[in-house]
Amino acid sequence: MLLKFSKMHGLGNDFVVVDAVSRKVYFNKEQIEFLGDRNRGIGFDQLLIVEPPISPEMDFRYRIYNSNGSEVEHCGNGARCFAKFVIEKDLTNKSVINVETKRGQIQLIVQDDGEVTVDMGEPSFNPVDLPFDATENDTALYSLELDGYGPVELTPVSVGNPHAVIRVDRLTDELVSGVGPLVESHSSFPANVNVGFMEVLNRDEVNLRVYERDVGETQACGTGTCAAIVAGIRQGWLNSKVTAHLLGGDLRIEWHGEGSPILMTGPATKVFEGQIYL
Ligand SMILES: N[C@H](CCC[C@H](N)C(=O)O)C(=O)O
Repeated sequence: MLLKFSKMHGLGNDFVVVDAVSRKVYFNKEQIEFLGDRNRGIGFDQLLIVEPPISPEMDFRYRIYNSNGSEVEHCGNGARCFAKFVIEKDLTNKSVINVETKRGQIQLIVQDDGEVTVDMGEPSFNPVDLPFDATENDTALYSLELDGYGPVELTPVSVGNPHAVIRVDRLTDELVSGVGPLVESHSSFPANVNVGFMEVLNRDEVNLRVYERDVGETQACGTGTCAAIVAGIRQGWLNSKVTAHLLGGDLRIEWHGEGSPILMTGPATKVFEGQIYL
C-alpha cells in the first residue's frame, strides 16, 4: 500500500498525520512502530489518524498512537496540527472544528494569526481517573517512593490521558532523565503516566519539561502543559492565564477552576508531504 502523509509538529513535538477520511486505512502495531522508527521508518512522537466522526454532530474523529504503537486518549500539540491538516487538505472549511477523541469531545479554533486554540475539556484530579493507586485519600500532593531518589511529591492529573506533575526549584537533565522513567513506569500507575517537571518562575510563567509515556522526553507536550498549569492553579501557585516555556517554545494556557475547560493556544507547523510503501 502507498501511504501518503503530512509530517507536522507542535513546538517540536512531531507527528505523522494521515487522512483516513478520503480513504480508510488501518495500521497494526508493527506498522505503527515501523512508521515511528527514526532510523528505519519516518519517525514521530505520535501518529495522528483523521477519520470521519461516529456521532453526526461532530466533524471528525481523531485517533492518536505513541511511537510504540499504543493508542492514547488525547494529544494537545497533535490537536493543533490536526486542525491545520484538515483545513489544508480541504476536508473542512470551518475554523471552529468539533472532534471526537478516545477521551471525549474537543473543539479546535483556528485563529486569524494561524495559531490554534483547543478546548481540551475539563481536568480531573481524582486518582481513579488516571488511574493512580493512591496511598493517601483526597490530598492535593501525593508522595511516591523512588529507588535512589527517596520520596517525590507529585500531583496526579487526568486530561483524558494520565499525568504526574512534579514541582521543582530548578530543571536539570539529570532530574528529567533520572526521575522521569522511574515515575513513568511506576507500579502505582497501572497504565503508566506522562511526567511533567515544572519550575514556577512567577504567577504567570513556568518552565516545563515533560517525559512522555511510551516516548520519553519530547520538545513539548500539550496535555502535559495543561496538566502542569491546572495543578499549579489548584495549588494556588499560579494565576488563571499562564505562559509555559517548553524546550520547543511557548504554550498559553487558561483555566478558571473546577468545572471549567482548559484552553490551550499555540502554533502548528507543517514540515513536508511524503509517501511511503507499507
Ligand atoms: N504520550 C502521551 C500522548 C501524547 C501527548 C502529547 N504529545 C501532547 O501534546 O499532549 C500519552 O501517552 O498519554
